[in-house]
Amino acid sequence: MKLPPLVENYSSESFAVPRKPTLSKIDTLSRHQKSTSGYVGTAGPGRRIGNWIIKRTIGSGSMGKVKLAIHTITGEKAAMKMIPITPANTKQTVRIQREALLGRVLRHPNICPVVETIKTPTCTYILFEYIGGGQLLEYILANGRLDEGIARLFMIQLLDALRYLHQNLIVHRDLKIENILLTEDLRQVKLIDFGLSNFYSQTDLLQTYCGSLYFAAPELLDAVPYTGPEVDVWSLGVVLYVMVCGRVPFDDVSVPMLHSKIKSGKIEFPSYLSSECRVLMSAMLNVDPKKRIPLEQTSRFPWFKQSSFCNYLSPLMSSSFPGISSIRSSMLKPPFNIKVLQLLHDHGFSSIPELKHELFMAYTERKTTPLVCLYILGIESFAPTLQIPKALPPVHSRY
Ligand SMILES: Nc1ncnc2c1ncn2[C@@H]1O[C@H](COP(=O)(O)OP(=O)(O)OP(=O)(O)O)[C@@H](O)[C@H]1O
Repeated sequence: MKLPPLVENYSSESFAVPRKPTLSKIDTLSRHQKSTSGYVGTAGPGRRIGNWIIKRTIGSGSMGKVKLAIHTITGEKAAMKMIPITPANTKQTVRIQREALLGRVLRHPNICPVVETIKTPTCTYILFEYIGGGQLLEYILANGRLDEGIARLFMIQLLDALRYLHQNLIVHRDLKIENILLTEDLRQVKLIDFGLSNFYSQTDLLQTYCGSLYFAAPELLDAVPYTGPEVDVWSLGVVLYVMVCGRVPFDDVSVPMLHSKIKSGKIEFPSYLSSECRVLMSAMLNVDPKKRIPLEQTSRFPWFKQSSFCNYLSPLMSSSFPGISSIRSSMLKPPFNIKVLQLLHDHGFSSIPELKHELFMAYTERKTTPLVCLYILGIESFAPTLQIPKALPPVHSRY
């Protein structure tokens, strides 16, 4: 596959002319991943679902195939996931509901939103905004590793997306290079696949291991309970390594050997990497989760200071973190918004009276719980003048 260069008008940190595709260890990325669970809907090309016409397959994952869909009236493109309703498969049901709800309420320029969810008696269809530039993985496979300047700008975008999630008590937990898509102009990255996301708290630790082994933090391999954000930091460290090296930092054909390499945390840095980049990756890929750099401190690293875009990171990172700001928490007051309560209920949450009760308790006790965050995100997403955070500068901008 031949993709155009990532940037045209790129100044001081000039992007190298795209290299020829290189065979690297990144080709082995799918080796240890879960096999497809075989759901795939049978909706063939040309079939109509609601106002959408189904076209070709554009991707696939453990949840099945993803199809391109075109809106019959607006001509808008969407990426459609089709999930048959099987009463027995509750894990999958939770995953779909979570992905549909988060895609519906999260509003961030580097997070792919859900545009519509359609339910039929047999199938749930989730339509995501179509991201036209393909997987970042494919880009790297076709063009080789990224120049550090480009990787830095993508990192700024990804850090900001994670900051937004973590502030809302959400951890992605499946952050990997395949879950990062490029926009059609190849200037922005967007995070997809929130099916494994979860809510975290400092007191109730998470236990489930999920996601891709290559990107999994070492503590997950020992089934050590974890808070949440720190596992996303590790995965983002692996993503950074893949971006600037064109291969994964830990690899082996044998799963036990791969485990021990990840747990050792020994990273081989190619000589072409800047020392600033190595320092950042070492901090993000610290095997001890307590010593691993917290997300909000990453912007202090000299590697980011090499770009004037780091100014975008500092204020974002210094805002009350984790947890929601007092302005946003003031949105939690009775009477509660019925549309948002209905949305939560439709996505697997308890009954509306129970939701009201839980929110009222949080309101009187001034507690920030995952439900409070979702409720506030829901209010923001219904707001007539939706406050979508300003997009960070696209990578072609001069700086
Ligand atoms: N919004 C989108 N725009 C364009 N392509 C998309 C979009 N969402 C998904 N795809 C394509 O479909 C592929 C699979 O999507 P996704 O990772 O969300 O599926 P999944 O079944 O949840 O996968 P996983 O195995 O990672 O859990 C992506 O890698 C991408 O190529």
